[in-house]
Amino acid sequence: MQLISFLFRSSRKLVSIAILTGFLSGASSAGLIALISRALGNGAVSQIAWAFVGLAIVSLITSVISQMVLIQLAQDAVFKLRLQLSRQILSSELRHLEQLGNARMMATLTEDVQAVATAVSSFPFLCIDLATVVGCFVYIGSLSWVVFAMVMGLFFFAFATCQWMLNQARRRMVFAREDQDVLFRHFRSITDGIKEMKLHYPRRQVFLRDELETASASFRRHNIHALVLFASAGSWGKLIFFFAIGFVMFALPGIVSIPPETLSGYVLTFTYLMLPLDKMVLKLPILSQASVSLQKIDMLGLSLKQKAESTTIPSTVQTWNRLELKSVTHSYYQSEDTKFTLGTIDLTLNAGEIVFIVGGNGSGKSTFAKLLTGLYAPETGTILLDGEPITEHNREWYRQHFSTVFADFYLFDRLLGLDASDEDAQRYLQQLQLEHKVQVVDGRLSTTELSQGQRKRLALLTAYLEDRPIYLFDEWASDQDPIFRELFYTEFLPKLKHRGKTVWVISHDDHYFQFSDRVIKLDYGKVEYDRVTSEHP
Ligand SMILES: Nc1ncnc2c1ncn2[C@@H]1O[C@H](COP(=O)(O)OP(=O)(O)OP(=O)(O)O)[C@@H](O)[C@H]1O
Repeated sequence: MQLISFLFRSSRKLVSIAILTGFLSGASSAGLIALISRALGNGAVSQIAWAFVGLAIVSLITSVISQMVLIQLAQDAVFKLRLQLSRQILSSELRHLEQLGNARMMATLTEDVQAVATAVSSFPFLCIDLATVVGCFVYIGSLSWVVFAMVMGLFFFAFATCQWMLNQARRRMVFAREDQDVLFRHFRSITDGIKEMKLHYPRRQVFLRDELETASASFRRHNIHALVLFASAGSWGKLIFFFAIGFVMFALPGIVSIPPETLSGYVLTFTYLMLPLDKMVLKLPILSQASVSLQKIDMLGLSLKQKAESTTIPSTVQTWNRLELKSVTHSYYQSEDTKFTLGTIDLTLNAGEIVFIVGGNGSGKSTFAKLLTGLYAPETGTILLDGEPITEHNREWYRQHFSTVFADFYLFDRLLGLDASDEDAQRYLQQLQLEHKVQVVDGRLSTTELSQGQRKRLALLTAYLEDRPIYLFDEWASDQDPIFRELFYTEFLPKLKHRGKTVWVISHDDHYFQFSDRVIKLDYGKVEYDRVTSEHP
């Protein structure tokens, strides 16, 4: 049902057409069986032959139409789902995404979407099979309503008794899906922690045995249980079905008088029914997995929607003079022991300043940077840009004032969304002494496979090309050699200031503090001091 409503969301009209033609095709197939059975029973073969040809053509054409429409629809729906989820992730609050975790999002974007894609691509065949089954039942009903009532009774008995097993199987599928989130976390440990694993044999062994193997075994166990239950449900259903055939063939003629041609009609129809029923049973796990995945997708979508930010197209970025933080706080809630609160912070930052933000590890500098750049919304208090409070309605616009290189920056291999020519980029590459390593052609970087220090210089190139009023660097110089570090503090920063830019630098390099206009020191989330630098060059 969830799958149908998922497809309906894509296009009600097309789904209705596809289901209708699918049913027509299935009904025609059932009609063919009725004709064959009648042809076996009486002599008007030539008339029946024409009807047979007609029905075969209808069955074929409607089947092709149904499949074509549904394949297109299903792929459209999955395409939309992928884009919608990606958009929702990109427009959700950063803090919320951090709490959800990458593994959870990756599992949904890859595994869940794929499970839905697999199920929806089998949907056209399911419709045709279902229609064939219904058509066959109708034919049985046309032969004798007593037999029809009996078959339906058995059918509902089989369904009711299978329901328990199907519910149990579905529960196991839900558990298996939870295991998948854990597995994705472990896969991340493998890719991100490969060096640490390779260098430490005992760590690798413990990780493989206690973490990966345990999660994989749990995933395997739940999947086996689910699939065995599905198979048992299928076999139980088949057993009842065989019982129905046996009853009709051997017991029923003794109870009521049935002409031999009607009896052969039943047997033929029942035998024909086996194929679509078998195929439907085989699809049960796929459908169940898709419904679990759709639930996961909906849950993620809902949680992302609740924390969605307004993404109004940003108006042009203005020149600014004053940025005020009034009673701003931000807390991380993990547990009472590890709770960290930044603030309360009251500060005014001015345009054109070079401000160094300093403090020990864990003092809150990066958190402060995320608040300043609008990546985190203050928990309490307000940020005002030239007197205008930054709220959820203008935070997207506010963020467009910043070019940043965070400590955990990401390097795109294309100059995405930048209004800069290859020549501009090449000029900056020369300044950053990377022109022999990297070329920019059609806005694409020839490589990003560089040393960490060189990668940071490439991130700086992107920040330069963004050309925004405020620059924020989170420990940019920490990976640079002494010469480049010196260049950064003594040339790059003053040049930016000279171009009218504001520069905020998170730094531990205290012997370069003289190149700042102001130093703000944080300690345990509080501003310890906020000093205008006296020795300004
Ligand atoms: N994503 C997060 N979830 C929960 N707690 C966090 C998160 N990021 C940081 N913290 C907590 O907030 C505190 C401040 O972290 P923050 O990264 O702002 O410090 P920092 O001054 O930049 O440190 P460093 O100099 O080591 O980079 C830390 O004690 C940390 O435990």
